[in-house]
Amino acid sequence: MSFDYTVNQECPETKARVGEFTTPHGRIKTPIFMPVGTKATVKTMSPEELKEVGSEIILSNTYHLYLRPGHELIEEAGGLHQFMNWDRPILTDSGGFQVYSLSDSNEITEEGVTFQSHLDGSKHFIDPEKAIGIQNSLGADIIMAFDECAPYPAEKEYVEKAVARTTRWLERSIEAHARDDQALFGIMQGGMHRDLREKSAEEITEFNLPGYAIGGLSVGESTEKMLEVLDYAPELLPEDKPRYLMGVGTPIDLFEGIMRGVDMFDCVFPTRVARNGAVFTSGGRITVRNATYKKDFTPLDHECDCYVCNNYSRAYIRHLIKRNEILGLRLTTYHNLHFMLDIIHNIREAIKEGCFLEYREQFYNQYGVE
Ligand SMILES: CNc1nc2cc3c(cc2[nH]1)N=C(N)NC3
Repeated sequence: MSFDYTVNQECPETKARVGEFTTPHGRIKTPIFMPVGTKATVKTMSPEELKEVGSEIILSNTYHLYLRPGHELIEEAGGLHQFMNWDRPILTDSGGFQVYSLSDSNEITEEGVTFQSHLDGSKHFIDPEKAIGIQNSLGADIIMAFDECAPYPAEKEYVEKAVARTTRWLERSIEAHARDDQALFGIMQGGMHRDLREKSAEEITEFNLPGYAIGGLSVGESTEKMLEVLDYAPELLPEDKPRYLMGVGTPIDLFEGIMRGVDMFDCVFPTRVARNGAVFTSGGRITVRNATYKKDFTPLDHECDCYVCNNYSRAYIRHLIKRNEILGLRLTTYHNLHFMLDIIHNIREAIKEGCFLEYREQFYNQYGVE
């Protein structure tokens, strides 16, 4: 099936653009933020609530689902959409990054990666063929090539070798990809080195894939370093394909990535901090568990019209979070996801109306960004 990404409008002053593409489970408008549903659930949210907050596509993880409950079980259930009752698009990550960042010990060879499960220490082996095979079983609409993501910091020589292996593993991923109803994205590596990013982009775009990701960022580097790479990396990828920045980010990262030409984002940050009582508001981030909010009977965000801000107070949500009540985690997660997806919606409209920079300035002034 044709993925047919189209750029519908560009922003005259920045590299921001709006576009859309088709998947078997629906059309996706870009720029887009993907809530993370690592283990076939966006923690504390039902599919209906995900739709209420505006989620159009969610991310899930090959590494986790392979370990538990197993991709064979999910395939038997009719695939990941059926298993988790989500009928909109899904993107699955290939497990490359998770193996390195989660497993207790791993050995990387040209063949693939041997690792010990972080759950029970059992030994496993994953390679491009297996990573693609698992994603074919899960049935996501967008799947990721199996890459080698260099840690940060790393010697330039190590990063260079990882770039070369990522290209060789991309070739194997393409060879192994057996379903034409799933779009396979390539992943650019290269760490913080412009010459290696250029080399990686040149090599992976040879394969003319439906989309490409920028990998190897948000791996411990400073935001400043990440933005230095984003000042040039997105435009090393084809302008007529979606550009996906993996693992990013905060509300501010969305603005900074989009103005540098990024179209797709995923990040656990908004939902993870929510479970710890940190919520995004138009006036900046607040930690609602703080005593400040003990008798604050106003909504989380005075400018938000979400279900949570229309029905609950900061005092009540603080009480729930302090008591570690499940409803507290649900209300903060619901609001943070609504906040992220509302920004993305407003950015898309601002780009279409040619006022992206004005919207960015207005948001930053209110959010308290210097
Ligand atoms: C949270 N930061 C983050 N950086 C990433 C980088 C990558 C990734 C996932 C990430 N998440 N998945 C890959 N398959 N490769 C690169």
